[in-house]
Amino acid sequence: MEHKKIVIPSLSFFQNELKGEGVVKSRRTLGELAGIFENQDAYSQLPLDQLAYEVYSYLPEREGTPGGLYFGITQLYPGKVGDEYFMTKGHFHQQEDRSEYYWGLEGEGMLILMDRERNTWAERMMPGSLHYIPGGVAHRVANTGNSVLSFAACWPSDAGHNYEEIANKGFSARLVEVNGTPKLR
Ligand SMILES: O=P(O)(O)OC[C@H]1O[C@](O)(CO)[C@@H](O)[C@@H]1O
Ligand SMILES: [Fe+2]
Repeated sequence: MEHKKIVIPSLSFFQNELKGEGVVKSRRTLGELAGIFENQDAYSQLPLDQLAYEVYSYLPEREGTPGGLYFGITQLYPGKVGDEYFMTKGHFHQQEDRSEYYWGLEGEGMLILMDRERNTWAERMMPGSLHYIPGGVAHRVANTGNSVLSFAACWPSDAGHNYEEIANKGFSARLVEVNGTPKLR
């Protein structure tokens, strides 16, 4: 039986209708994710130009505008580096107290969160799951499925992204596949 591809209207609407009107598309290849995966041998076997994820961001305000909101849709592709799932870089916000919403649109994933005391936990992402990310909590998404994981994000236009701390110290736990199941260790 032919499986009809269900495309979430908000996703196709966003991609097709809003393209060009303040929508910025950014791409992250595996090459831009150097150092975030544990298994460097496995990482070095992968093509650096392979697309890991792309983000469609709707940015109606100038970066840093207090009180404004940004909206983004990320499409994170399935894949593994050793036993670790493809994942986003992860970040804290520059303005520590700025919170954010993520919600699942398509596919299966895990939202990995870490507070300032470096306690790390994870929430399952699926179509319709809603995730509140309080200020001061770093966030990263991993695709635990075999198809694209799409999720939307809404965050303050003055939140900023602090990638450095995660690039230097990572999260205190990694999401890996153990006997076919995602495990935080
Ligand atoms: O910015 P990262 O850590 O690469 O992850 C991408 C996701 O995070 C955001 O940049 C904002 O939190 C989203 O726009 C995007 O979906
Ligand atoms: Fe964020």
